[in-house]
Amino acid sequence: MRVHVADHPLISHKLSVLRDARTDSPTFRRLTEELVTLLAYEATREVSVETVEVTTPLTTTQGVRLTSPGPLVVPILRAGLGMLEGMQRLLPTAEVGFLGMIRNEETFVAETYAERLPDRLDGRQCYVLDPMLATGGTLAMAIDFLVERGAREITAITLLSAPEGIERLERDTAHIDAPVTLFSAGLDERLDENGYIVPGLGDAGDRLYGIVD
Ligand SMILES: O=P(O)(O)OC[C@H]1O[C@H](OP(=O)(O)OP(=O)(O)O)[C@H](O)[C@@H]1O
Ligand SMILES: O=c1cc[nH]c(=O)[nH]1
Ligand SMILES: [Mg+2]
Repeated sequence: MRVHVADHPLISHKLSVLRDARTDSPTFRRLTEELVTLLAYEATREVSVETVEVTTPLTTTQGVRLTSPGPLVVPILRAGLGMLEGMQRLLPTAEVGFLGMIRNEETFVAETYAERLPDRLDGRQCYVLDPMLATGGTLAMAIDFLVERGAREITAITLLSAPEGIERLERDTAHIDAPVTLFSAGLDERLDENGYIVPGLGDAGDRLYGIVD
């Protein structure tokens, strides 16, 4: 697995505001979108394109367009939904599939409660969105799901990643044929005893959408 951690002052600045416990939900949602758009620029560097002829007002020239079938964007509900708009800003024509997953807060085992994806993903590049890579259980399960359906290449985009989660993903994806790449806005120190990323930003889903239980 290739791992890229962003190194850009604007990303660090936005991430610092996101971490701040006083940042309210509307601001948190806006900053999440902005951060994803910045990350998506790098994360789509290898998006598949093909050559096309373009007629300008002066002449014809060679341009490129996204190949078909195009990339599939997969936000992991709930918190990943907050990243969708920022991704669509750069990839407006991409199809979107959904995975609803929740981590059991005692065992840290992820459970899938909703799935709306194409049956087959052969040849598709997939961009998985989830702001938090903590133990890695959720993303590992999501990646497995996409690989089983034939995804050709998987790029995960996160805001914060813990070293424990990266290690887990590296282990769990080692046997996979499809290349897996992780882009994260920040790499944090560790997980605490509750499986939360430290220093982190708290529960991303709650900060985006409020506390439901
Ligand atoms: O790496 P892991 O240890 O699996 O933890 C990370 C997962 O936990 C959070 O989701 P949560 O289960 O809180 O669901 P939510 O998005 O509905 O809040 C987060 O958005 C990730 O999906
Ligand atoms: O720090 C964490 C860990 C898991 N899920 C979150 O939303 N935050
Ligand atoms: Mg949550």
